[in-house]
Amino acid sequence: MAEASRTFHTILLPSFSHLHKAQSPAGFTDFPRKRCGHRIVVHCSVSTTNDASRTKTTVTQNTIPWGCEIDSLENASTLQKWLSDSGLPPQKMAIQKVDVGERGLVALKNIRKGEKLLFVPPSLVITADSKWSCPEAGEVLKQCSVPDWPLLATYLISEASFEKSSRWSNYISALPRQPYSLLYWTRAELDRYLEASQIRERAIERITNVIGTYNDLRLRIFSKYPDLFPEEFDVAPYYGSQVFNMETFKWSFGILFSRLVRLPSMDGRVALVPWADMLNHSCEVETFLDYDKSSQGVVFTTDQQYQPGEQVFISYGKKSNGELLLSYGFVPREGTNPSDSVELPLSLKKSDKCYKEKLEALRKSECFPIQITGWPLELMAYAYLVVSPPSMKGKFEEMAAAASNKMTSKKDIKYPEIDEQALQFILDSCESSISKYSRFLQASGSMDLDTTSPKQLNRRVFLKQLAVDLCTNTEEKTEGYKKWRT
Ligand SMILES: C[S@@+](CC[C@H](N)C(=O)[O-])C[C@H]1O[C@@H](n2cnc3c(N)ncnc32)[C@H](O)[C@@H]1O
Repeated sequence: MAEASRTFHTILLPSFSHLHKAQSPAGFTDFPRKRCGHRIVVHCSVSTTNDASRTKTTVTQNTIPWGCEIDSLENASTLQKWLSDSGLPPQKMAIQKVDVGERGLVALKNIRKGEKLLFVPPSLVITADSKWSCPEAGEVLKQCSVPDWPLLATYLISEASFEKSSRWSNYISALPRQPYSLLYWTRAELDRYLEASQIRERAIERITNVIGTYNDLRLRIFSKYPDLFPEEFDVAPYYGSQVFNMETFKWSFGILFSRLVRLPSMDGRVALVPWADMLNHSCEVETFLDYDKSSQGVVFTTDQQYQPGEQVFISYGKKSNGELLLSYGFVPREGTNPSDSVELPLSLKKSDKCYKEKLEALRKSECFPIQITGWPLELMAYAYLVVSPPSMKGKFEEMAAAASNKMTSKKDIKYPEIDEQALQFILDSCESSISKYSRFLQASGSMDLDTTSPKQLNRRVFLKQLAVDLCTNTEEKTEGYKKWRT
């Protein structure tokens, strides 16, 4: 079945699956899809040393032994001190608890519009070329041509396992122990809370990719070099607790999805930028992080002024609410995201007498599945194709080409004789899409909790509220679109 949906383009963070496919050597692409969405609960043992006698307390947990609670300022001042001792110039901002995003950077002084801030030097930036505390482990990964994302995910875990002897220990200690990420949602939670949203499938695909990547690494590399990539710690104080396993990979990918930036002026390199990654997203600003060749540091230029005590924001890119939820685990407040968009699934009807011919026309235009980025020409063209009768066979290819944005000339194709049916088809698609959201929202009852302070809510209520926020926005957008067409 051909499906048309709006495409989302990530600016700061490339889609992992896309990047993985684009860069990975043979052997890194075949993800075992059957394990999709399966939550792996790790049983790990934590030992407590007690004078001469060592007692081993076995606890069941699925958290990792490093990082901190995201809603606390634990380790933040140590991080700030270490950064300034390591070359970060004096800053006009400090890490504080904030209303939006738990911890964030807050202005200490007046900040002008158009001012350059941060200046994080390259020596404090983590890239695929950063030095490993265990150089042999880095060598093995490079020899196996592991792409940047899995390499950085492994690097983070490796450095975390070196604790204080890693140069990044103060940074890692200030990272959230459990980043807000859909990677932490179970399959049952995704099915239940994102039932109405297209994001559910993308989340499942992302989880599958992460699991597949970890399994590939384990099979091809970790199992062959167990001394370099141990599954468990064998030293105090973490005897038996996890090092290179699924749970720690979920953590490191969660960190990458929510903190990795692409630096356009460094040839698009992906990097973790300590300090800069304490900045939260606002839909009201457009400024983003980049490497500044003149000051030789990572900076951003403010596009509004700030007074002391105000939180300073950057933009994570023009992303829909669904995309923000997918990568960063939050949904902006209702109506505040001008870049929000809705996926409208459209499909050919199998009962259509010309189903095969229309499908063939779509294939010829290489738009299978179709991704509509332009609007509304492509959508209208697709609708024309769906509703066109057998007598219009000769036009199928033209319609398919227009639907796939492959037309050489940008002329607005028009078929007045089927205009009404095409519009009705679009409206019906909107109705059916809205009904899914409405059903979910009705079943969820009215909720109006503040998801910007997740720790105050319990997990079930928090996930449900995120889903309600996402669906409310989506329902309103689709409804708005429908009204616009009528
Ligand atoms: C790059 S980090 C920013 C620093 C983060 N607040 C921290 O304490 O580590 C991205 C994460 O911050 C949070 N965040 C960023 N912008 C937000 C916003 N507008 N609303 C709610 N949470 C936000 C999300 O948890 C996201 O995954």
